[in-house]
Amino acid sequence: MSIPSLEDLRAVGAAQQPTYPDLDARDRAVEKLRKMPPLVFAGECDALRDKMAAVTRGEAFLLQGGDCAETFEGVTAENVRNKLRVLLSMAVVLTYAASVPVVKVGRLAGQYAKPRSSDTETRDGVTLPAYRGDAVNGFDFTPEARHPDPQRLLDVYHASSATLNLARAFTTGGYADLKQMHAWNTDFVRNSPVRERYERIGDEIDRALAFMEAIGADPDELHTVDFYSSHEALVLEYEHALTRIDSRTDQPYDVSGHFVWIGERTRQLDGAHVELLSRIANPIGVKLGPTTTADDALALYEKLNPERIPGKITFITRFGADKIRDLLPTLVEKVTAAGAEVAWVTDPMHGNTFATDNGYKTREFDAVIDEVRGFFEVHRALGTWPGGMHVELTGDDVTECLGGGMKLSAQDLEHRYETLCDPRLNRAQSLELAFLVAEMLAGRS
Ligand SMILES: O=C[C@H](O)[C@H](O)COP(=O)(O)O
Ligand SMILES: C=C(OP(=O)(O)O)C(=O)O
Repeated sequence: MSIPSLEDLRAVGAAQQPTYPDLDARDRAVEKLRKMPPLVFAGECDALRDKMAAVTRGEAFLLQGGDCAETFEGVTAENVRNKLRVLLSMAVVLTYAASVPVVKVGRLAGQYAKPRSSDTETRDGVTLPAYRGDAVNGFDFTPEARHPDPQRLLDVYHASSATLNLARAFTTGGYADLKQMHAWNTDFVRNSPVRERYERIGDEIDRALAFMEAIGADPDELHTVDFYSSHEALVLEYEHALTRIDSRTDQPYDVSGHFVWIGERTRQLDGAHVELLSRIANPIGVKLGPTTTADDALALYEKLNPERIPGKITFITRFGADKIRDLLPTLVEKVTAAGAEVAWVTDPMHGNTFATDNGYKTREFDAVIDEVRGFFEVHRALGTWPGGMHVELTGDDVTECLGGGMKLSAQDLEHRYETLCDPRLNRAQSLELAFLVAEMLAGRS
């Protein structure tokens, strides 16, 4: 497989790209990026692809989550640790309560570019370019900040590198040890509705660990976890500069992250994103919204995985709670009947967004749960495997989504509304989601 040139890709046409005013500065940034070492290794991408093949076969469950939009300011040890601990906690709940291996993938170390509904934003009669993520421009509503700056692509590289370094240290250096499970959440479980359930699982795991220690069993899996990075492959300059030929296999890999996905707004079959990602060997996700037909999905599958490599393709459906039960069955039935083997994953966030009267973009926890429930119902009815969930969440106690055990109301949103784009589940809501999904996975609800 060869890598198309950036010029050829641009000629194909790419949606949702920044308009850089200074093309020389853009080209200089790309040239610098091309010289940077890989952020992830091709062999790690292969290992994740093998795990995704297990998800496809119904032998594992994918937990993919993290910020809607990472920020450069958010690259701190505390912030990365908080995101990891919520993902690790959720993974333990899912693994323990449903006895299913969980593949752990962060929306992290690269999730800096956002597709937007509109190119511009207007406030009090002033119109400026929309914020497209720290990879492109700044959030402040000033002409200077909103100016697309290609130097930011290099900043993305360094921020991702620092985040991955921390994630590797946390997940292999002792923090992810199962014996730490209580410690991950001591500060929050005390006043959270999920406290008791989490502590109970923690106690049961402690007893199981003590038993294993007594019989002399001490596998590495108890002390470290395999953790992978993912992001939307959106800005062509960045993803192309980090697409490299692997010396072992002679195949191109996008070494900006282990798993990259194509968004709902950039999945045009003849578009540049599909073209570039059709050349790489990484495991790939494609977001599928409610207008997706089975023919669309099959054409994407054929283009992105002509060799039918197991674990290569994940379809992430984001239909909305009110549509999933009507639209998902036909899609899954036809794709399955055509012999396309994919991992089916639900994104219960992006089809359930709305604005409150007091002006916050939000999501109802109940709608999120309802979409996941619909996803399980449809797959159970068809005999296919509900392979995982893709969720916008944070390890912090923010107030961005409504409801959940703490019953956040529209008035509560102003307390800690910190996302720069879409609303995320907070730590307690994320853990509640994990408990509910564990019950669905175990067939108890
Ligand atoms: O995260 C997804 C998209 O970037 C986001 O939903 C777009 O939001 P917008 O409709 O406010 O542009
Ligand atoms: C933009 C996103 O989702 P979608 O492409 O499904 O709208 C996202 O997950 O950040």
